[in-house]
Amino acid sequence: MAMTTETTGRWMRDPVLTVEHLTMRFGGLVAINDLSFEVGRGDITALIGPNGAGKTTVFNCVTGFYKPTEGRIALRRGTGIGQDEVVALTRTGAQSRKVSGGEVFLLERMSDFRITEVAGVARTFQNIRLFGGMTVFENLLVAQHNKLMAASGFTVGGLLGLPGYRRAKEAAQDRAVDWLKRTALLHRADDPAADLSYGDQRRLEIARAMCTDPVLLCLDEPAAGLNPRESAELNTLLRSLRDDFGVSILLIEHDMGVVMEISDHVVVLDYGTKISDGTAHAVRNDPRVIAAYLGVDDEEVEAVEAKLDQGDIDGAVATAGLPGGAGA
Ligand SMILES: Nc1ncnc2c1ncn2[C@@H]1O[C@H](COP(=O)(O)OP(=O)(O)OP(=O)(O)O)[C@@H](O)[C@H]1O
Repeated sequence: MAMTTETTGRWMRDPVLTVEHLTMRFGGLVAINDLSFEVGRGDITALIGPNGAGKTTVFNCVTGFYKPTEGRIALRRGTGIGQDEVVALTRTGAQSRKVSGGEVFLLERMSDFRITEVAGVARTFQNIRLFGGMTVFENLLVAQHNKLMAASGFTVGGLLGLPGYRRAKEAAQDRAVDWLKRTALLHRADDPAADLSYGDQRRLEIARAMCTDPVLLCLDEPAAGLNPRESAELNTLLRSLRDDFGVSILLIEHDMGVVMEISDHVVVLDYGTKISDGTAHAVRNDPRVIAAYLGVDDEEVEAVEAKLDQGDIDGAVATAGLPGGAGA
């Protein structure tokens, strides 16, 4: 059956991340099966799919928590870097390569630490992972610890005396204050992170990730547990990260309201396989996606797919038991 795949989006013209033929097996279980997709530079890209579809596994492969069984995950910092540069880097066996216009990284060859520090990929987790006993401000300084240690020359003398370290420390503090303002948390700066409301903790996690100056920000269910007001604030924050900072965002999200409202591009997984890929509008009108989300039983899925194979979209939607036009 033909899958909805648009070929004109920014993700095709200027990808910051290219995932090719990614497979992840856990013993006999194939969690991700030959998955390929792109994340456009400056886009908000949503990775969606039913529970157990493999979304978090994709995140874990991109951010180096898992080593993929197979596949290539290329990150391009800078613009105008062609696929030929990715191919050339693959041949060398190296992790990265400086090219005209920027640098290319093969994330499947890198440790999680280097993916964050060197390639510039930051992430948040499904379960909030802040230092609850530290203050809000301290959480943002800790995020910049590695930069500060590098500025100290990794010596106590450096920590005490080097002007470079002092400058780096001031810059880290300024950056922390800046992100507290942008996330409306400045008034909570000296409170323990654990005292914040759930919505504030989610924003603090994003502020912490942004303190590392990422090119790609991976957010695992940022709207989970948020009330409608907090969810609307999150949408505004994510749009501002994209529009004001040019950060590319890849998010996993179950809240379809958030996904449809802010995503430039949506990739849909089901049982570790991509079933749809396009704009939010195209994906939400794709009966195959609707069938997967409705959780229709196997017989019905086959009937829906048979209709789709015949090009009978209306018949497929009706067979899936959907009222009227899909996505209306
Ligand atoms: N470390 C692991 N060891 C074994 N199986 C795993 C591991 N991590 C994930 N899986 C399995 O891989 C499949 C995909 O899981 P994953 O958590 O990626 O799905 P998901 O789409 O993120 O689900 P959810 O929306 O419920 O978070 C599941 O069957 C899961 O049990």
